[in-house]
Amino acid sequence: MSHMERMPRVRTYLMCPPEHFTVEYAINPWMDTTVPVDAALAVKQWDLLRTTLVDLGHTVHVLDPVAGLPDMVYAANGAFSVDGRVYGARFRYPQRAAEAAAHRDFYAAWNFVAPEHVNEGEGDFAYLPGAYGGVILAGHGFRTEPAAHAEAQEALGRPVVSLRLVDPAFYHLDTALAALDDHNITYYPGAFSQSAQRVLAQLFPDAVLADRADAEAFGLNLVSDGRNVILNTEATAMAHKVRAAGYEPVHVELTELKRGGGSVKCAVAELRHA
Ligand SMILES: CN(C)C(=N)NCCC[C@H](N)C(=O)O
Repeated sequence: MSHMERMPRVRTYLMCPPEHFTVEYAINPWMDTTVPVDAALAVKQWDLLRTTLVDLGHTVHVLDPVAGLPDMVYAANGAFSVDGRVYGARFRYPQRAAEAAAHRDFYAAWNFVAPEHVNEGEGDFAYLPGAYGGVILAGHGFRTEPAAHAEAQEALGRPVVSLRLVDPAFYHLDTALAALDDHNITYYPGAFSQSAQRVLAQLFPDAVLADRADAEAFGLNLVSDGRNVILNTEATAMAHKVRAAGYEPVHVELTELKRGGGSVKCAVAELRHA
């Protein structure tokens, strides 16, 4: 299959090192408190992800980790920004609640909207600037409340397409769907309700479809700059799929972060300035 050359767009990201990473509570089906985490390996793998993004030409800001907040490494969950406006997070579980304030402080110079409704930032929101004039895809069912979708639309002034997640293994939108570039997505249909599947098929007829094995390998929990698709080393089949669609897969090993129920995308928030 031949494709026009995919052009990367330079991005700005926010990450938080897993200096205090542990699995000491279980709030998703991937977390097993009986299996110890290798914290030093987690930091090493995280840093390789950071340098991979920098080496591709992107800017990565680093948020100071806070002791006692072991999930803070999943920086994507702390807020959602579009064109200089930020919709803050409000976490579902008390164990993560204090992360929201650390993110809010980071966005002091931005136009920040504090949320009333539970939502977990880019865990459940994705933005496609080139589709339908700029559209937000939003997940609900496990973490983010549907009311937060309407709140995000008011805060960010972009249409929000609400999608119901139905499989607890894929509890955030970003475990089951990712933007590959400004226009197109990849997703695992089985993670969504029948109606949400119809909506996605209607809006994105050229989407790259993934299967359950891809999603279980966290292959959809990827970060793409429009050309380079960064995904974890376990996601080999997904790498073939994105390559066949004309993108360049870039693998990073993130075995430790999977123990907390996340991978590449969870660890990287995109900062979308105006
Ligand atoms: C891809 N995913 C799911 C994320 N965006 N975030 C990971 C959050 C993991 C954390 N232990 C939790 O359960 O909240």
